[in-house]
Amino acid sequence: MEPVISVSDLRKTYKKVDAVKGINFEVDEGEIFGFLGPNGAGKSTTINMICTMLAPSKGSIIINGFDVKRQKNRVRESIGIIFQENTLDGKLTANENLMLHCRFYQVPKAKRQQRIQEVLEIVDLVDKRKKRVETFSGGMKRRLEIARGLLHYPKVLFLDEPTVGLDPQTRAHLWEYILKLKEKEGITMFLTTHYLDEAEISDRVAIMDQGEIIAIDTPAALKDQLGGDIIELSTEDNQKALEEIHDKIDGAEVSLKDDTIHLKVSSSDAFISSFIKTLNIPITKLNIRKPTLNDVFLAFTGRKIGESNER
Ligand SMILES: Nc1ncnc2c1ncn2[C@@H]1O[C@H](COP(=O)(O)OP(=O)(O)OP(=O)(O)O)[C@@H](O)[C@H]1O
Repeated sequence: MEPVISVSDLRKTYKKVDAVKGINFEVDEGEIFGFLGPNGAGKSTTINMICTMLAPSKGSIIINGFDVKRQKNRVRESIGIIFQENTLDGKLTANENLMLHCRFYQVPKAKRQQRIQEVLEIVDLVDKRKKRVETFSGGMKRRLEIARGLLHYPKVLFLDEPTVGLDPQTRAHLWEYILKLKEKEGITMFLTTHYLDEAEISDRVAIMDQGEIIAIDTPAALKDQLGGDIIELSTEDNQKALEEIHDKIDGAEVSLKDDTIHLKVSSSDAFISSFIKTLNIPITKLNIRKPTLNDVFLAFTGRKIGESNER
């Protein structure tokens, strides 16, 4: 099967900045593809090039078989984009907003009402069809934007921080809709988010840093690469504890971040009892867990997500 998105040797150089340094990746049909990276990594530049909004300095991008450089309009017709900012017209009703978009994308007149009904059903807003958008909650607006992004039957939907600014419950609901979309319509989704627990929903994740893709795999495989367990502890004197760990304890990767010592070990079962006996500084907090995508991100980029990478 041909990939839905195929990016080869893609580069973008702004005057002095190599924002994207020759990246290669493919996205398969029906995949949820998570695109992560610290601030300034080059994500927006990459997405803007894929969505035809920015010309690459070099390289090629093929979407749904169309070349982004030579077939801009065909590419645009086959993708949907949900931006971070609300771009709905509050004075218009949900139906009117969607109708505008139908006209813009030349959805055939005879099909418009039926298609609007279909997309409103997907996001559970059928009964709000005639209500003005300015009366909607943040979550409803985001759902309506997703509905609008779907109107012209796009094969790929770009979701840029789709849940930013929403409360946890609304965020959870929105993910249900996104998963429903994947199942019912088989749409490929290209997703950016700063919430790494949400990125777990992705079939595959790419991590970008300093203009390069530094990791790309399923969330499970990326976490497996880290292996073992993570022990987090605080002590009465973390600096002293760190020195003791360095002097006396083998078989752990150690780091200190935000008043917590992190130990990466191959198996906490074998490690923990001798560790506690060996350490002379009293422990005030202890937690043992499996790696998460946050740990993957930290291991690959050296930063927590949201921390800057500006040069
Ligand atoms: N129009 C521009 N002119 C010059 N430099 C730019 C321009 N746009 C982005 N850059 C630089 O290119 C690099 C990549 O920026 P980009 O916005 O793609 O990163 P990002 O990963 O999307 O970051 P964020 O998560 O903060 O949105 C940064 O160093 C940025 O300062």
